[in-house]
Amino acid sequence: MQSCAAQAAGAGTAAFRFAAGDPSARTTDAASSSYDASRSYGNRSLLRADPLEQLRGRQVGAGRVPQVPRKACVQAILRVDREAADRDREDGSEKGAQRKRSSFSLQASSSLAMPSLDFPRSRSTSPVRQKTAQERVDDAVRKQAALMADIRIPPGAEMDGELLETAYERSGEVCAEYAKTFYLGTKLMTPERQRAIWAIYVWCRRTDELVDGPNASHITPAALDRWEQRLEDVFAGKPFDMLDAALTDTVRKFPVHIQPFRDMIDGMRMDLYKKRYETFEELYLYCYNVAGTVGLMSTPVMGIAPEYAEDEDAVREIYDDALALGIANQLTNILRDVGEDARRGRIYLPLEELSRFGVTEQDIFDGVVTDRWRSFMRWQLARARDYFAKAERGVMKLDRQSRWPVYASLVLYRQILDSIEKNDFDNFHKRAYVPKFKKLLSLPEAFVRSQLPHSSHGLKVASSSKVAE
Ligand SMILES: CC(C)=CCC/C(C)=C/CC/C(C)=C/CC/C(C)=C/COP(=O)(O)OP(=O)(O)O
Repeated sequence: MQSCAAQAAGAGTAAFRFAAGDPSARTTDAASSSYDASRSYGNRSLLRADPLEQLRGRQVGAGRVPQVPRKACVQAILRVDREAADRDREDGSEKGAQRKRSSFSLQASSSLAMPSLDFPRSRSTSPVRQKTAQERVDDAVRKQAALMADIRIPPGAEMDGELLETAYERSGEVCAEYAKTFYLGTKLMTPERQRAIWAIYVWCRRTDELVDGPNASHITPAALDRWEQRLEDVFAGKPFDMLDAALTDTVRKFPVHIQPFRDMIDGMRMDLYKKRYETFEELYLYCYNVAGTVGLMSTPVMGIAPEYAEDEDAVREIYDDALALGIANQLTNILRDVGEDARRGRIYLPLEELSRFGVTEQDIFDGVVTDRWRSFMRWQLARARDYFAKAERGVMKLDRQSRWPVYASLVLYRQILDSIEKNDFDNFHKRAYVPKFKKLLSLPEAFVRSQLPHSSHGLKVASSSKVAE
């Protein structure tokens, strides 16, 4: 899965005050002074958090919409408050470490014994047994699936239409700038859905930037707690800034549950501490937190085909499939980026599985493609494809209008696996990618297949790969 933000610290603050309706904060300086600061990070990773500003309690009102300089806005938002981070550290909190990314990653196992959660959870004080990974994931799926049947009573007052328009427009710009292919996919959706997906994407991107952006090393569990409080405010109808306002509007219009959002923040907590994954169960939980959650967040927006929507079990199954797509995407992302991650001292492959194939951590750092590595990779690719196959079945149960964009994104991301194979499994030095012409060619094919009746699709899926045992 495998991003809006003000470019400099000052610009971030200005953008926030701006969004909160403070015209004095309107300054083109915000955009220009921030420019240099952003350069060192290139064009991406510009999101900043301002948890302190958030705690000061400013929130978007329904007032006039200030004319925010587009550039400042596209880059707007999260500024990590160094003071706050320093204070947290003085309080004894640990400093965050760079993580593997992902803007926003099943069944791999029905027997998911709980990986002991070896990252501190700053919120939880409960002495009761920790839930297993599967229980945690099931819990979120159940909550989200149950919401489909709910009639939601929108919290808070109606939002100002002009402000909302601007907020969605900004969300689309962020999406277009940070996730071009994904943005293209959203262009295939109905306008309402498209805007909602942008709003969700932007929240995910900002969340991810907290631990993967330029200020990542200053992020502490306390900062993530503040971000989570802000999330609660979004769902309570009290957005803090423009982009939050778009999300507040989205979660009023679509039956989206807060749990997957909370879980994604948990994934960021995990990433602050974890550099190795002992078992697939541990990795699965991580993939759920950072990408499977996106499947749960987006499905209520995509909509479920009417013939399944009333059937509780079918809805539940569709959510499992949505989750599978997130997991498949994240696994693909991990397999593609093995070399890049290793250069940052990170390994997102289960150590237990590596050792089963006779591959050591050092082999990964050395980046030598051996037969053992090829066998290991073949096995990993098969598992990722199994997740894609499960997701494929779910796509066909979505609302007809949503099938094409989702299916197209599935097909495009899955092709990365083929590319890894074509590179003879050298994911240490070669980055697997799908050439543009191939991406374009996939779109009409995805359209045709996404419109086929469900049963004919199932036949094709049944012949897909099987995880090697
Ligand atoms: C299948 C059914 C029933 C519903 C669909 C539900 C959906 C839309 C699921 C998609 C989940 C998703 C998009 C997860 C994101 C996972 C991921 C690894 C994204 C990669 O993001 P980037 O890191 O920006 O990607 P690149 O590094 O490849 O640019």
